[in-house]
Amino acid sequence: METIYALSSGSPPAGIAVIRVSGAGAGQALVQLAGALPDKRRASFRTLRDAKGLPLDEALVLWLPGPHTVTGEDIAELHLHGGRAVIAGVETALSAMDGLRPAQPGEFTRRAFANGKIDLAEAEGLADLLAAETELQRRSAMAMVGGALSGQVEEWRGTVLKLSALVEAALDFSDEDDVSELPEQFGAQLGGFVTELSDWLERPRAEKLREGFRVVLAGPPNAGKSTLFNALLDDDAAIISPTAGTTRDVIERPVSLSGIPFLFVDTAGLRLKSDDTIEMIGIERARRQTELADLTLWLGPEGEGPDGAWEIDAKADIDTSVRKEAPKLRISAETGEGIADLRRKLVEHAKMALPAPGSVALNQRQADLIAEAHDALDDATRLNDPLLIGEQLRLARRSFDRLIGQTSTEDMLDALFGRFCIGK
Ligand SMILES: Nc1nc2c(ncn2[C@@H]2O[C@H](COP(=O)(O)OP(=O)(O)OP(=O)(O)O)[C@@H](O)[C@H]2O)c(=O)[nH]1
Ligand SMILES: [K+]
Ligand SMILES: [Mg+2]
Repeated sequence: METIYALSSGSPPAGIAVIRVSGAGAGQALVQLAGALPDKRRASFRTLRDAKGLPLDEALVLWLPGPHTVTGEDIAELHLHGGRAVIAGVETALSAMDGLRPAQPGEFTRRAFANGKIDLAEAEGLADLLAAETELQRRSAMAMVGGALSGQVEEWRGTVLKLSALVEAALDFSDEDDVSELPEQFGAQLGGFVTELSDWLERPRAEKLREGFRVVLAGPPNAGKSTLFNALLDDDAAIISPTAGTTRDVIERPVSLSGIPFLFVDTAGLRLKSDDTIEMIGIERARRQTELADLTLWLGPEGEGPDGAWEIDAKADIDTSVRKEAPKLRISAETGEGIADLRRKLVEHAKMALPAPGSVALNQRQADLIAEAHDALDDATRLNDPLLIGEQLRLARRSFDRLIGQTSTEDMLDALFGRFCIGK
């Protein structure tokens, strides 16, 4: 396998830049740059030189022989001064060496997976961890990287094996004319297993965590949607004006409130008729948004918003005499009244719909495979023939194997590791 290298730290210029080299040629590359192999697993200060012997940089270098490394291969790490020309110089020197080439996105992690250092669920967690922008996303990804799901899947595989052993035993003891019998506890164990899997499938999903809890602001023109949108974001994201029909397109902004990922969506005012075709398109888009919403904040007449919407009296500083009886959340973006309270309520509400802090959230791929295993086992509960039950157990086992990547396809791996940046 070729030896790969890449800048693994952030974009230059920066205080330091870390170039990682992984593969059988890493040691030789280090010898060529630094003159000799330094002590293993210790930071050493060296002058790096190009093929002509001219100095490239003074660097801290690490020599990490495999297989006890993150990729499972020999690794050299070069901690350089983080200037563009320094990095370019070292990269040029590396590229000139035999058998070395730049790494593709996620290739270090892919090698870690190929060498059994991490399983597929852990690699997916790592991708999520690198993408995490909120505390809740980070904690969930950490659980996945730490093997929380992998451990659970191991346990499930163990349960399948135990059940399979009972089936095998029943088959062994049956003679040809006799109907083989499964022990009494088999049905209960299988039933409990099916319930456990369906509980897992009910949990909030990773995609929701990644996209954020979607809050759509909707209502008639000039209700104050954009003003509230800006107030919630604490940013002048949307244009506000006294003219009805100011907002025409859908405006989406991600934001973290108390560590919870939200996606706030401002929409065009909903009115039944407009002579303006562009505005009408905006209104249609706004309607669709309320269907996609996890929660709609309805800034319109009572009872006219979509089901489950929170009704908001958005200009609580005016007209209070008319609307004070309305059971609405009283908000005024003008005076700030009720904004902090609304934020708090939103956070409490979203927490219920998102994965609990530090808990594992299944992504679509993982959920699909658990659903497959669930269905196979659920079918088994309705069967009597141990041979057929054994077959269903095998199907479930295969789904669990695929979940942690014991069997995986190249396409799937390309898609996963392509999510990583270069150098990871
Ligand atoms: N007094 C008062 N005025 C408000 C408040 N919120 C918004 N307004 C005013 O109401 C007018 C309309 O506000 P927008 O936020 O543009 O309303 P909108 O619902 O986004 O309007 P469209 O995008 O046109 O549908 C503006 O002149 C705002 O200054 C409020 O809490 N109090
Ligand atoms: K307006
Ligand atoms: Mg608006």
